[in-house]
Amino acid sequence: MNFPLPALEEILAHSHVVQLPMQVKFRGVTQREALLIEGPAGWGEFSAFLEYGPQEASRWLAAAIEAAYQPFPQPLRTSIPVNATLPAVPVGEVGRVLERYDAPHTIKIKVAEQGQSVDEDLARVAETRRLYPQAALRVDANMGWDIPTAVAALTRLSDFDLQYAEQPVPGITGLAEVRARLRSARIDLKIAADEAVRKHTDPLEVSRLGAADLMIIKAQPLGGIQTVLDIAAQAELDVVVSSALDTSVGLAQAAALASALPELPYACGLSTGTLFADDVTDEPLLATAGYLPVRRVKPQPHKLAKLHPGQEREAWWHLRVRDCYAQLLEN
Ligand SMILES: O=C(O)CCC(=O)C1=CC=C[C@@H](O)[C@@H]1C(=O)O
Ligand SMILES: [Mg+2]
Repeated sequence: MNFPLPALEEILAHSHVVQLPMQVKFRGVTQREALLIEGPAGWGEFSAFLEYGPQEASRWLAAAIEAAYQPFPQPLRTSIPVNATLPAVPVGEVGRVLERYDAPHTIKIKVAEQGQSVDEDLARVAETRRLYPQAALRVDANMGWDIPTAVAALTRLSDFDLQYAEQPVPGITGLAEVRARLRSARIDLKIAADEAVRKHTDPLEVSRLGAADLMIIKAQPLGGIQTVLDIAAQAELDVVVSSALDTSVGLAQAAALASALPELPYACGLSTGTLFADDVTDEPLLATAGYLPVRRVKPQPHKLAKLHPGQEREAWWHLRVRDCYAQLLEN
């Protein structure tokens, strides 16, 4: 943490647990839970995925505390170009899901979902290309392939003129290997590192080893705006800001991060508010024609009341905050 940690009891006393229903299942999630913290600077979001342990989740808590207690950095831009995100839906649902986004110029398509085939991925990407011939397309495999499958799948998918492929296989050396094999087969497709950045003890190792062409950076999973701005400044690769499937409160922090980066060469993955069926405010942070406004978000009391998941879930989150706070004190 690059600022003093507020007292644990103060954080808990100003926190609200919410559970948001999703429109479309995303990474297996249909109900997204978050603990929101109201602080002197505004609201922060702590929404580490439920299965994450205290070590990993503590970085998300640091980000939430930063958003609640520190001002956002000076913005260099007032709106952020964003991509639409298409979950790994069956081909017949592609049009219906993408219709929810207002005139997207860039679309990220999930591929390599467990239980699905490369043919299904190909059909999903082909349908997206058919419906949006002018859009920039990228895919995200979330480490779902092994190296030979990734090389074969990406060779076929590269026919659709992709901007890049995000984390086709696990690990840093895995990414480097896929990238090298594609290059030697003269397949011109950029590789982006996501999990190899946010789940690694050293987020800059990908860059140092030249294992990818791009780095995905996320405000919550990497510990907050200042930490991520430092990482981006040291990285020798282009960076792409993406969401952590946050409510509008977390999206506001991610947009503030994107607004403060000196260079923003790629659309950011911050249109995920569209995947939710409800949000913490009547004015959720949603994109218009592929641009997201940069602004703070204040949850509304009637939304906090409506989206409260009950005492048991609240107690679970409070315990989690205690565990993660203890980690932050140790680090
Ligand atoms: O980048 C985007 O378009 C949307 C965000 C997104 O894809 C993700 C959000 C949250 C969890 C991750 O599994 C996932 C990702 O892998 O980038
Ligand atoms: Mg990803």
